Amino acid sequence: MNGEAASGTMQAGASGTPQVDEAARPLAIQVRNLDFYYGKTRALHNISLDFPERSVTGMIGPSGCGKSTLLRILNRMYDLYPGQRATGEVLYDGQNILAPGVDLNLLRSRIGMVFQKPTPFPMSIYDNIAFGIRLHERVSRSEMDGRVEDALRRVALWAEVKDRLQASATAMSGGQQQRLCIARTIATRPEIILLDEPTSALDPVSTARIEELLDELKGDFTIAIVTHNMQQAARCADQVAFFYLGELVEVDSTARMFTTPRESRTQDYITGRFG
Ligand SMILES: Nc1ncnc2c1ncn2[C@@H]1O[C@H](COP(=O)(O)OP(=O)(O)OP(=O)(O)O)[C@@H](O)[C@H]1O
Repeated sequence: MNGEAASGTMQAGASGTPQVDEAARPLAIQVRNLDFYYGKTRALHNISLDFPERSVTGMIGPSGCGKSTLLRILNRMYDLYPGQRATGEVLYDGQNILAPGVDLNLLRSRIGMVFQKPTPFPMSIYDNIAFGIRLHERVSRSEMDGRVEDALRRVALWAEVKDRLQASATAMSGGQQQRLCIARTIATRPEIILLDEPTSALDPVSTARIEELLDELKGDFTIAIVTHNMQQAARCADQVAFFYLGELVEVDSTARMFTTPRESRTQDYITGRFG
């Protein structure tokens, strides 16, 4: 977006497979010297973190370390709660989104969010997708049909639901509901998708489908995912950030993070010594 880095370069990984060098990608979001407070309690301490474009950033760390807090800052979700406050900068599209005067509806249509528990609206499958599009755009019925189909195809749900688009979304399985929530998010064509433990309520088969989906979606979207599951971070993420007690301990490519972390706290966490 801001073109700070040159476009992605390819280099050979340890296995000889070409890997994209995350450090060389343009940046979708830059977090700079970010502090966050719940009332008087400081939950994040001086976080600086880059989110490279069209790649997956995994955020890991023990419970309460601030992963979800950071995710909720990235689309100003915390603004919905009085007493919560962020200082520092989150640069997106050349703008500090923490500054006053930011159009939050627009921001949240550019930076979408998927939660831990699937949260379909109590309406039809079709309307779940159409709802967000109608909020931001005027589209004809036939265009809407196409957008709904497109979103459902992207999450590999189309074949399963095309004959029951008017059925209630709440009657779908948990895994289907979560894919619907991802479809709903991408239907408004955001640039960034934030996912807060999106598979923790799902069975292994549904989890695998979501992980495959993320791999496909990162061709078009920048993805940030909070996960407790180290294998998931290793499978899905291009870079991984490890948080501890509200601090960012280290961030690195996934391969380096899981083989040669620089910090002993990271090593202890990923080898299961705590957390
Ligand atoms: N609404 C809130 N009010 C006050 N403190 C909060 C609130 N939400 C979170 N916190 C505190 O902020 C810190 C970070 O919480 P956060 O939920 O971001 O952690 P997390 O790493 O996502 O944890 P988990 O993995 O358990 O979801 C914790 O100390 C938590 O107790």
